[in-house]
Amino acid sequence: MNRQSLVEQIKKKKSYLCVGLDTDPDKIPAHLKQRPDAVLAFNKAIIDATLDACVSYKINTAFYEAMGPRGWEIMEETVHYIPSTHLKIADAKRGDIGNTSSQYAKAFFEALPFDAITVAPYMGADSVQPFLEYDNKWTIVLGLTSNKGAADFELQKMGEEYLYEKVMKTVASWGNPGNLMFVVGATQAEAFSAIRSWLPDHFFLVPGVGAQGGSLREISEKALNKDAGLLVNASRAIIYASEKEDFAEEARIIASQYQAEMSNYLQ
Ligand SMILES: O=c1ccn([C@@H]2O[C@H](COP(=O)(O)O)[C@@H](O)[C@H]2O)c(=O)[nH]1
Repeated sequence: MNRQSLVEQIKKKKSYLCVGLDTDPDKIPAHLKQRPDAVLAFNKAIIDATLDACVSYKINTAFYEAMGPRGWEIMEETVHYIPSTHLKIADAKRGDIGNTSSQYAKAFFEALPFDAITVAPYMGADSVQPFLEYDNKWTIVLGLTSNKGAADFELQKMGEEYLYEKVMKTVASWGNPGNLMFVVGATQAEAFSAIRSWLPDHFFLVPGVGAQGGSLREISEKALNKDAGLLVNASRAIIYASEKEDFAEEARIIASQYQAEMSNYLQ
């Protein structure tokens, strides 16, 4: 999915919500748990229920890799189930020497039909470049992450700049706002205005609202741009809104609440 189609979807839906499919088999409602296809059935029900409220789904590959070979199949079946109107993100956080990154890119962009993949940039240009070579695919590079450990490296100063700042500015010169996004955590709201000032056009994938407590209002006020420029992810707050048979309906309600709030900020 290219930038124009993504922006059209955001404007049509009045939403920049990305639903995170971090599906943990232990958290699936009891009535589904006994089924052999429990995780897939859960994902399909969540997708059906939230489709109208969001523009993207983020599949965190760790949850599927942890299930063994069947998990990889479930991930494949899930990504095929998501309609082409929605940006499909593999949250895989890959990145390695060039020829290995090429294989990761092939795995997620060719063997699997993802539109985007998250990439860790710390091995440098040759580790990121293979992902950027694909037309109409997105490389989403970790910038300033939402976790506590962001303080260990990303928020260390290198001279006048934070490490994350140097990384994001350097990586920005390897791609363009049509094929490159950055992860910026909602829990780092105080950094958003500065980041937007030096990256006015890029999309940011923003995890950290919902279960991690980040403020949708604050990041929206600081970083929306003319194309929205934000994809805000919520995983647990939506998919585990209820532990009971009404889980999909409750997921729809929470996703719709995010959409309603976003539509106000998009005015
Ligand atoms: O900095 C980051 C980068 C990635 N994530 C991922 O986003 C979701 C957040 O899930 P919630 O349940 O909404 O907290 C999850 O897949 C993380 O691995 C992040 O949180 N922060």
